[in-house]
Amino acid sequence: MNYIEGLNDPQREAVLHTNGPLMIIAGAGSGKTRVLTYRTAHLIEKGVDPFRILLLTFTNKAAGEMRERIEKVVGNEARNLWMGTFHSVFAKILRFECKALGYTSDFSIYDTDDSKSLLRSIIKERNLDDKVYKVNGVFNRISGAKNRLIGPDEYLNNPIIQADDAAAKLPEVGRLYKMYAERCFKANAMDFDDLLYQTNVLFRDHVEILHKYQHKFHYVMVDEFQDTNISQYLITKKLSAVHQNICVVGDDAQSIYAFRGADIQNILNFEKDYSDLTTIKLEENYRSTNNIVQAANSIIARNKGQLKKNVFTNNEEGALIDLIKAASDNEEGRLIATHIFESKMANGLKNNDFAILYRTNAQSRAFEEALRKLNIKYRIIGGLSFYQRREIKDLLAYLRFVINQNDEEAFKRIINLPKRGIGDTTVAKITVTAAENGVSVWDVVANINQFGAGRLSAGIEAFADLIKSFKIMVEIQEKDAYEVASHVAKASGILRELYEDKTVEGLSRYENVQELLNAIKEFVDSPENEDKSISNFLQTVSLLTTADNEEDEGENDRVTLMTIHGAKGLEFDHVYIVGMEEDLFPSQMMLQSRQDLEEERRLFYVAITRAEKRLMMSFAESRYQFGRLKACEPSRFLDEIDPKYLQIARNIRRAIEPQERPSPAAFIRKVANDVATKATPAASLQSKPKPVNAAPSNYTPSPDFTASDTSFLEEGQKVEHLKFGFGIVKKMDVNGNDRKATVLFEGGVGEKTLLLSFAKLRIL
Ligand SMILES: Nc1ncnc2c1ncn2[C@@H]1O[C@H](COP(=O)(O)OP(=O)(O)OP(=O)(O)O)[C@@H](O)[C@H]1O
Ligand SMILES: [Mg+2]
Repeated sequence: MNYIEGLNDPQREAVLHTNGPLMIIAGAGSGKTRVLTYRTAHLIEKGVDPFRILLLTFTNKAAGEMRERIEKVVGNEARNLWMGTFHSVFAKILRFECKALGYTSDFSIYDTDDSKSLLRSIIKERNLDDKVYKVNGVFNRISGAKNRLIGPDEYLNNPIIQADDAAAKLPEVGRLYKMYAERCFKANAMDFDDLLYQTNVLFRDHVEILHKYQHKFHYVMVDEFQDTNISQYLITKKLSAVHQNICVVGDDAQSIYAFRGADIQNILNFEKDYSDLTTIKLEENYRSTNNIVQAANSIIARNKGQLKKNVFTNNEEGALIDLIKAASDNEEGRLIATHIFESKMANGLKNNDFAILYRTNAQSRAFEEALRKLNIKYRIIGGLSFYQRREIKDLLAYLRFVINQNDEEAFKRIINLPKRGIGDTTVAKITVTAAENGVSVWDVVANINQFGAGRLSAGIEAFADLIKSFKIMVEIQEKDAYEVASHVAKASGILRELYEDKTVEGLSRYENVQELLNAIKEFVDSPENEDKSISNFLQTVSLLTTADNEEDEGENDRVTLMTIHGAKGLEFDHVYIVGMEEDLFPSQMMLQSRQDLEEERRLFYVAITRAEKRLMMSFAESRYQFGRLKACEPSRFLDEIDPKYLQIARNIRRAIEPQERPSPAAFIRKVANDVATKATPAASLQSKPKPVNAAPSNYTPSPDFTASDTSFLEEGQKVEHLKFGFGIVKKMDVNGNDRKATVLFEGGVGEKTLLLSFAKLRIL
């Protein structure tokens, strides 16, 4: 494949410029990521050993996609590249090197929940008022300090920080930070921020280790450079200090993580830090239509502090941006889902061509419901992911504790799970005893009698024996991740407890644990994972970024739902930016200062520039927020788009039920009529959907209604549905995981086709 031909002049220059520092700061869609991909392929083609190339990306998924493209050019060698997010790459390096810092290589990685739970205990132990010392606030202060590379001692000794904490009436934060750091260390655990902080400490205090990696990596590349924080910047700077072959690409107009410590100064520092820097500009946008590019330019021009750049495209003019108004958040969901349905029908599009982008995860619900009603498949990226569910975290905590018995947060999660009569007081006693004696919780648990807790010992001894037996599997028998996990799930009693819980939630939790075991099996079976141990699996899981979280349910043609933050770097043919309302977007939290508002505007710029062909924006006149119905005002950002790029959406018909759908031909005629009589958006609100889903009047749900397992549902089976009442299965349609039942319901309801993964049916 001749990759050089698919590049314009400045892109080619960037790919061929392999030696010396290089910076590309260019607008969205101008091929920055493409340049990094081909530059890497080019280096390998030129004979550079892929083990010597380090490529840092925004998500692990982005790294995976780039790796696939590189593989098309250079073949299997692409597997040997060091690629991934900062967190995942440096977690890997820390596994090798952390002995120098006093950790052992099976350290745990605390997620945000673990960190906050630990902080909560410490705040309590110090008898501080948790209404003043709110966990989130304390956590953010500590995280901010770590990202600025300020350790606990320095924090306590820095008069400016101390004055700042005193002014915030939180003078104890420094001491909390110190205790928190000590407890993490004792638990042989690092939190997310530590993965970068400790890497910096490692490279600062252990020159021989730094040298090793400086000589290892001949080439260092960073995508989305505008969103690196100082801690990440220093790591890359140190690593490339010997060879000076560092290439960074980014767009200051897309810097959207300042709230997490990302620093746009890094771009300016870069020019200062590398005197022989080559800078390349990319100005042609290949992604979007001219209307979209111009609308995006008109928005970002309002920000004061931007580096000047000219973004243009040779792509077609394209459609105007549609603006859609809805009466409520639920109606917004219905209108968008219907719009997707109609676009698919009229233009023969796939679900994959569409993305719905929102400011906050909570907005997804209305869209999920509406898409389900129209039988449109979707995937949610981010949000409460699979790995954040309670039952999943429970089993993972067991596995973590088997690997690392110092892991206090894992311990707290599992000591009384399933219930073994060990209450909070006992747990507190164990942690306090451990702290007082300077030993780990495991030391106390494994020797409970020596610590004089005789009366407590029965349940605890059983727990200790259980963990010991798991340890033997891992350490002596060297079982793989799947063998260990499925044994732990059974022997711990987690599976049995969920199995015995016959509620709908219990059932789905049981299925989730099974699903986790499936995922572990897949991990073990994959030839890409040489290390099949449970600790390697745990590490992979703990490093999934929110933007990597995706529930893959087999079928791949799905509408994507995600936050704008997560969508950075991605592109879709049709994009809906929803919830364009004051206080939602821009977010109420980001209206404190001009810098904040400019960051929100950059986020808006990121959202617009994800669209290739069509862009739609919507807002609701009212929505539920914090349990109350609230009137909403359209976002100021809508006023900021030059009106010549906008059009008020054609009348979007009411959401129709699948069985009422017209034939494609009739539908296209209807759309043509609609466009001819282009209605104002307000008119689209006047036709309220008529309730076609009413239950028969003589039906009252059975008092003991619980949904059944429908995996063996057959034609002829009698069923009950909470809304439609009683019926009989007429037809089953099985298409992979997608199983549908056509049910004839009594009382004039008639036939309904139900997707079994959603429908809650009781088998009679
Ligand atoms: N020279 C080119 N010829 C054809 N297509 C191109 C060219 N350069 C880039 N593209 C295409 O344009 C789209 C945008 O490219 P890419 O994602 O690399 O841009 P980017 O600058 O990284 O965008 P973002 O700022 O959103 O991360 C991709 O679909 C890419 O394949
Ligand atoms: Mg990119």
